[in-house]
Amino acid sequence: MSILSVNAGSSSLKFALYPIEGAGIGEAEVTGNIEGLEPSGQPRISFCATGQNKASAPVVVKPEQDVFDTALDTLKGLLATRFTHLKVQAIAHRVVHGGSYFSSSVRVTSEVLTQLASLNALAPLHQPHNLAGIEAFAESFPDVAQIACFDTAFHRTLSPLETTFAIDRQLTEQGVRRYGFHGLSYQYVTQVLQRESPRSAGRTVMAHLGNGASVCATTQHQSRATTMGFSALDGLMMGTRSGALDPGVLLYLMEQGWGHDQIQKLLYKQSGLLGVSGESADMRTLRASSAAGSAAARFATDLFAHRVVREVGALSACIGGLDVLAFTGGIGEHDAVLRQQVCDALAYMGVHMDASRNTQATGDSVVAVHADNSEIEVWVVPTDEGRVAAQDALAFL
Ligand SMILES: Nc1ncnc2c1ncn2[C@@H]1O[C@H](COP(=O)(O)OP(=O)(O)O)[C@@H](O)[C@H]1O
Ligand SMILES: CC(=O)OP(=O)(O)O
Ligand SMILES: [Mg+2]
Repeated sequence: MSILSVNAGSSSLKFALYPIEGAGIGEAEVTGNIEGLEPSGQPRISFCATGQNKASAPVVVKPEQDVFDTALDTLKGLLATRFTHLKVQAIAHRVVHGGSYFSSSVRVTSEVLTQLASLNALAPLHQPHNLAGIEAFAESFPDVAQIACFDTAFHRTLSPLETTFAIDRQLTEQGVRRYGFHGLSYQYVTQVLQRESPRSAGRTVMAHLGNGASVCATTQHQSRATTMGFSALDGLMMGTRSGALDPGVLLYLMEQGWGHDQIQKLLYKQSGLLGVSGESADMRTLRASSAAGSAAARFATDLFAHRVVREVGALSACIGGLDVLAFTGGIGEHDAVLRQQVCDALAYMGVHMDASRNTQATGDSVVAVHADNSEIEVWVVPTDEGRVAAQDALAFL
């Protein structure tokens, strides 16, 4: 018997099958990723089953079809043809927004789906895909429990000083507040650090840098501050999202005649690395392009690093300093240049990277990359949101 986890991010659909072993879950028997689902991306599926070679192939999207729907169909097709021997007992779905409704995982019913759908507008790149995934799998596996596991849940320990926006309190009472995201990833990285680094119980800052990107500060392994807010737009610059932006810019655009849809598209799909470089949302493409001489690609990656430095400083201030810094997410795990840039800029705080340890960290395993004389520990932790979701789902069985 196994648990399937489904993680629809803004640029990818990740999945894994974990065997149930007694009261826990074992090593994943199948892991896979359909990536390149972001605007301008090139969809591609790769997956690997225990004892087999990794398989990879392009995913063809018909002009009239939505890229995420195609990814879901591809995943369902794969499960129905290749892994029928693995009996699925529960499906754990990453759902980015639990709003004020849920501060822990929940078994999905039609009432829960209605509540979650009311949050679609707060996370348009994620929530509709997350819910489409639940509906698709509920149809294919009608007798299997569907469990929603929330990005927002890890941040339930944020204090009102962190969650409250300085606006009319009536809006705050309506739920217009900071929720925070990437919680399954932060939960996983926290578990790893708890095991690997005794100092991580102190002042820890984790940077989840993927197509979506955020920073989270913890003490005693609990979330104390984070950069994403009411929606997954706030904070860092991302693949195609702006991150924090002076709200005056939005007023200006509205005065210029921009409508809601145009502004939404700008902020979610045409900004970030893609908007600033004018080339790509993918850090790998931008690294290659800047090596080939593109000043625009170089500037976009420099700006990305600068924004990380800015937020790590701000969040460290919120928890009274820094003991442990951790990088995760597609960029955080794989891009040694970005990590070096960020750590060089944080040298004033006592962060010192070991350049060779850093370049050897390629996202395959948990590695400490700080120099022996560094006051602050620096870790690279490959995240596993699917495992946290599957662990949660097990509790419902
Ligand atoms: N080897 C690499 N070097 C630099 N960046 C990488 C590398 N591999 C992946 N990335 C970056 O990671 C991003 C995807 O991160 P991920 O966390 O998987 O995204 P999602 O937000 O969809 O969950 C890609 O857009 C790419 O920019
Ligand atoms: C919340 C969010 O931005 O998630 P992802 O990075 O998976 O797109
Ligand atoms: Mg992700």
